[in-house]
Amino acid sequence: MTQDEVLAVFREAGAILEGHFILSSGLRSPVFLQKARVFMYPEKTERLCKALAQKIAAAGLGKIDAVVSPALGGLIPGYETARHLGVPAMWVEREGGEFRLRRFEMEKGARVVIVEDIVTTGLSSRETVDALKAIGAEVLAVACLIDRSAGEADTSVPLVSLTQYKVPAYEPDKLPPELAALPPVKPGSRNLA
Ligand SMILES: O=P(O)(O)OC[C@H]1O[C@H](OP(=O)(O)OP(=O)(O)O)[C@H](O)[C@@H]1O
Ligand SMILES: O=C(O)c1cc(=O)[nH]c(=O)[nH]1
Ligand SMILES: [Mg+2]
Repeated sequence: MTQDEVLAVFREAGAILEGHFILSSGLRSPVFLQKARVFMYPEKTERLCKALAQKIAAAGLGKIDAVVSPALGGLIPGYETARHLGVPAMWVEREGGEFRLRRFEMEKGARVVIVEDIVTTGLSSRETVDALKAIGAEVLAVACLIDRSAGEADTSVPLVSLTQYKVPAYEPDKLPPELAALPPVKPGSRNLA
């Protein structure tokens, strides 16, 4: 899918929000891709994730044993992408703030692809890589629907993105005045009690 086609799916779902957003990394942005509004629609999710699975399959990663996604945002695209790859889907979730594969067993040396919804700084992806390496998995790549960094994020393993969409993000003490004038909201689940 082209960038225009992917963004059209997000736009049709009303998933491209404008305002003042606190991102998972703590950065601030005037644009938020509310992926949950896309994942409401199975046929839109299927279209995106089928295309992502095709990109993963074409990336020359060799045998893939499983997809693992970081909760919460990665759950639905991880499941749907795994369905098209024909492999099991698992997830890591936070326990005391750290991602852990709490509900599943994984064999040592299992060859895993991480599926994320959105990558901004790559922090959540790196946390997921670390959680999986700590239990002996071999992490082949991170895959995501939209890379907001346009290739600049550090995911610590290769990144396969369905598309890139460069969106501004600012340190909280370096906000442009028009952003600082708006009340900030934090849509994601990091640090939620
Ligand atoms: O590349 P990063 O800078 O880490 O940002 C991207 C992450 O932010 C969002 O998750 P968030 O922690 O907001 O929670 P969610 O998965 O529940 O949406 C998104 O789902 C990615 O996991
Ligand atoms: O960086 C993030 O936290 C983030 C950005 C975005 O556009 N959408 C999202 O779900 N998370
Ligand atoms: Mg997330």
